[in-house]
Amino acid sequence: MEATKLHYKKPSLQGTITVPGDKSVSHRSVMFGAIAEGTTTVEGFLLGEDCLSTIDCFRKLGVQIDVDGTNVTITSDGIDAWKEPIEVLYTGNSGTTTRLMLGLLAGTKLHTVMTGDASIAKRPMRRVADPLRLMGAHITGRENGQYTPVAIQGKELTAIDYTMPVASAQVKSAILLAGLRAEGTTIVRESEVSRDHTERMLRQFGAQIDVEDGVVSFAGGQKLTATHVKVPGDISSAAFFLVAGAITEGSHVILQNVGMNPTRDGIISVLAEMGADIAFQVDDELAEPTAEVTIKSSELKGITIEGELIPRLIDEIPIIALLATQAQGTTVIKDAEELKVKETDRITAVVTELKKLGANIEATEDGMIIHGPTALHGAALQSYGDHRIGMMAAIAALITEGEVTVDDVDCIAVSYPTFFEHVEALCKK
Ligand SMILES: O=C(O)C1=C[C@@H](OP(=O)(O)O)[C@@H](O)[C@H](O)C1
Ligand SMILES: C=C(OP(=O)(O)O)C(=O)O
Repeated sequence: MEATKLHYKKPSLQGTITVPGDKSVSHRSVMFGAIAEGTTTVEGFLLGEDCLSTIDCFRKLGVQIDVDGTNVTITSDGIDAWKEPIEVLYTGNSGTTTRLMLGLLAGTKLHTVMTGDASIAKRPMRRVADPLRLMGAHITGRENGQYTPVAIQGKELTAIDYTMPVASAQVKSAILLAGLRAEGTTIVRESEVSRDHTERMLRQFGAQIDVEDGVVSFAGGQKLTATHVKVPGDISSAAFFLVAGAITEGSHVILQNVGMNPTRDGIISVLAEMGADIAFQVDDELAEPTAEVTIKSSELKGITIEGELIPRLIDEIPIIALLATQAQGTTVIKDAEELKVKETDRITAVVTELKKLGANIEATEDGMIIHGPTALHGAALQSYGDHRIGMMAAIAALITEGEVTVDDVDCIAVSYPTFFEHVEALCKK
């Protein structure tokens, strides 16, 4: 693949963009629509490759899914009507699809096999397979179910009371989705709260689920009722332009329809604490809150990012690292070892690539330390096939003196297919 040249000559960003649909909510809308009997309609669906993988898997299970722009209709006769697929379910680059489907398929009557791309083949699945096995699931895969391809023979399941060893919404959601089919009440205990889209959407589809002090309780055997889902814009996508607006001189950017779920809004807290000029008003009326967010460039200062904040911004750490290179003083990111098991090892990838641009950054066991501000220069960067590293590289190119090249930017379509259109729209004004 030929590297893409990015030479923006330090623009100031001006204008308004509407952030595309949230990836986590889009995946779940298809899954819940496939479980519920009847027709579920989804508005604002993300047409990213990961969500298209989810649609493809459910079509192979015999669920009817129609896509008309960002409107998606899912028509299902319920989970018991899913068909045993003759083909392997291909989950592409999507950890969310693979892990949540493990939970869903564990309690069906079906035999299924799932596999994904080279990155998925390296991502740990035992974190999901182990609790599911405690519920009675039959899952096999490479290294005792740790790696894809995985095979699932559906079984009758029993509820468990599970204390989460890592803060992971994928693990929590897989257990809850299996819990839907299990005998008894499933309990998941979190010491740090991870994104709660599954809990919110279960309620939206008419289920009863209790959440108190990090303990989620969910009685099995509940029926879901088909409904209409309005997908908020993805704050993880918005984050790239929030940071771009904050670090490019003279910028004034408005982002519409930004999802502001309190379990996802860590980037807003970080920008505010660093001294960014940011303003918004949250609309709380819907299942998922949203806001129009305005950001202007300003002086920034280094901070420490750790603890319960980490799950609220886990996917934003690559772009936060770039932000920190432009802040006065030291930024320390701790408690983020989960970054090592994302699409690539994001601690190594971020530190290696930002160093090539001249950043003063070092890796630690559970994060990174960045000293700023540093003027960045051009370099030949790698995305490692990881959409978030690719977008971090492209936003960095907005402030570098000299050209940045990136080996593979096509991977950005995993979560943000219109990313470069939005870069251009904001640079043009
Ligand atoms: O549940 C979800 O939709 C997601 C949960 C997070 O992963 P973990 O559960 O592994 O933390 C996040 O990084 C991923 O992009 C999406
Ligand atoms: C980690 C991510 O997604 P997934 O786990 O679904 O591949 C991401 O989008 O940054």
